[in-house]
Amino acid sequence: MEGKEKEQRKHQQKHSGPKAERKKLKKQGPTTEEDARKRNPKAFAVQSAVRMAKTFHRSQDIKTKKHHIPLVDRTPLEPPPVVIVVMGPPKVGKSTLIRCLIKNFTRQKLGDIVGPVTIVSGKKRRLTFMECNNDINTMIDLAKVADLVLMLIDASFGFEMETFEFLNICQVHGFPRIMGVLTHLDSFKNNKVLRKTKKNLKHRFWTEVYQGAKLFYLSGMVYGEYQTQEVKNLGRFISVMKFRPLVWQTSHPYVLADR
Ligand SMILES: Nc1nc2c(ncn2[C@@H]2O[C@H](COP(=O)(O)OP(=O)(O)OP(=O)(O)O)[C@@H](O)[C@H]2O)c(=O)[nH]1
Repeated sequence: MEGKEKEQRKHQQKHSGPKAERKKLKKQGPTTEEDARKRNPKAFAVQSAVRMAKTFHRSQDIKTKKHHIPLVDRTPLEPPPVVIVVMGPPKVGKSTLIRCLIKNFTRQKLGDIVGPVTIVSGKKRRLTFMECNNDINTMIDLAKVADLVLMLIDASFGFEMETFEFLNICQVHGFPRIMGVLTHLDSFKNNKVLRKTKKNLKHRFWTEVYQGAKLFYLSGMVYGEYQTQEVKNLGRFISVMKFRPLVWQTSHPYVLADR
């Protein structure tokens, strides 16, 4: 036994099995990114912190926007018509727009518009169109009763004093929904100028009303009427639009007398 050391068993390298396979792969060289992704997906979930933050903020914004404080809806089963006030400076096309919208809903042509016109736009909705001229008393009265204001803007001229006046009045009385409609877009011959004007007016409108306020474009007339498709789109938008009960209106009872 002396002098004789016990011979150690030599290390046997594995040739098969998962460990051997892993080693073989290691010897082959560095693994591709694809493998790493599969192995540890969480480590690769965020590629850009900035983009991640942006996505997060956006989804939060959308969520908050959807979140409404519940309001008691006291409208009766058969709701009164939605009052739509068409407002704008003289000769901007108010009567023409009302006429086109009436024709779109009823297939009837109306000559002169004298006073408010009520039409049926759906199973449960009636619409009353009212024209608002540039008298300050009319503006104040209509701002209080309006559910929706169609604010007509002559694109070839831009915003006028009356528009701002009316916006200010709306912000004090009533707070109706406000939608812009650009007319006289056919007076632009140059496409580039047209696009630029549209963009400028849109941004000005957004700063005055709110960011992202709806703005419609009526790009010209055919036989003294606005283009059917554009009027149809506008009409459709109005007839499916949801109206939240306006706090100001529910807390200030009013009677709207039709002439
Ligand atoms: N070229 C062009 N003409 C338009 C457009 N919109 C309206 N007009 C014309 O402008 C004129 C005035 O239109 P109205 O609808 O009477 O305007 P209004 O705002 O009701 O006018 P007042 O009631 O007098 O304030 C009409 O002759 C229309 O043909 C438009 O987009 N392009």
